[in-house]
Amino acid sequence: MKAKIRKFENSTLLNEAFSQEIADKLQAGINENGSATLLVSGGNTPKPMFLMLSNKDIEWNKVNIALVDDRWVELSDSASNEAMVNSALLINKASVANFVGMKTEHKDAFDAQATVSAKFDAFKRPFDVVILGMGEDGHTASIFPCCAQLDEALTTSKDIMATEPTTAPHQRMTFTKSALLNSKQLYLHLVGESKETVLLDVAAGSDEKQAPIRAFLNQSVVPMSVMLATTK
Ligand SMILES: O=C(O)[C@H](O)[C@@H](O)[C@H](O)[C@H](O)COP(=O)(O)O
Repeated sequence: MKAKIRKFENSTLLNEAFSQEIADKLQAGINENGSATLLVSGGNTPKPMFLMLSNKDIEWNKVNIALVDDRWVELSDSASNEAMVNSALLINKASVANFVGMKTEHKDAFDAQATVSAKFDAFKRPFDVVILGMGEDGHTASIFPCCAQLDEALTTSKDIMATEPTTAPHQRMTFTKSALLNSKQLYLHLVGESKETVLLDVAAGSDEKQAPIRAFLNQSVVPMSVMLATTK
């Protein structure tokens, strides 16, 4: 595994250091290019870190934010990552950031791919900061091991595509491997003993199709840190 593991005593210490580091990188991107881009993951792990990040004193009005993936559900659905970002990150000082969500009016995610992709045309590449999560099956973003679109998500040069996992609910929209690797800094945010166990398992092998997170952990094009805490 080429990524660097940074293990913290507990998740509060992790989130304090992590939120400060992200804020510093975003402000450095703004100082250099006039704006910065942050891609975040959904799920449960990021919420407490988002709260800390939302209070950081940076030029949030010059920050573009997107999700690395979302479930194809209405914003009123508790599974919506966009709704979670609205309530957990786009608050406090970060409320003036420019967030672009994935969900459109299209009923079927596969019909929306081109429209969603165009929404991110204005986001400068490389992205300044990309934060990934990992499921216990080794998936990341919405690139799932058991999914008909897996090969395409790992090989396409398109930035965005729809996926339909067989092991998790909902159609999804996700940034692809090549899009996520077009970044200056990658992070994997992991909290809990079970996540550490999966990480060690994943680190012991090399098949990206079995555990898509390996596509990021095993590359050396973009620096990657695993921010890990086993206790809350
Ligand atoms: O939409 C999603 O489901 C995510 O973006 C996904 O890739 C997530 O990061 C992992 O499943 C970890 O989720 P938890 O943080 O809830 O364990």
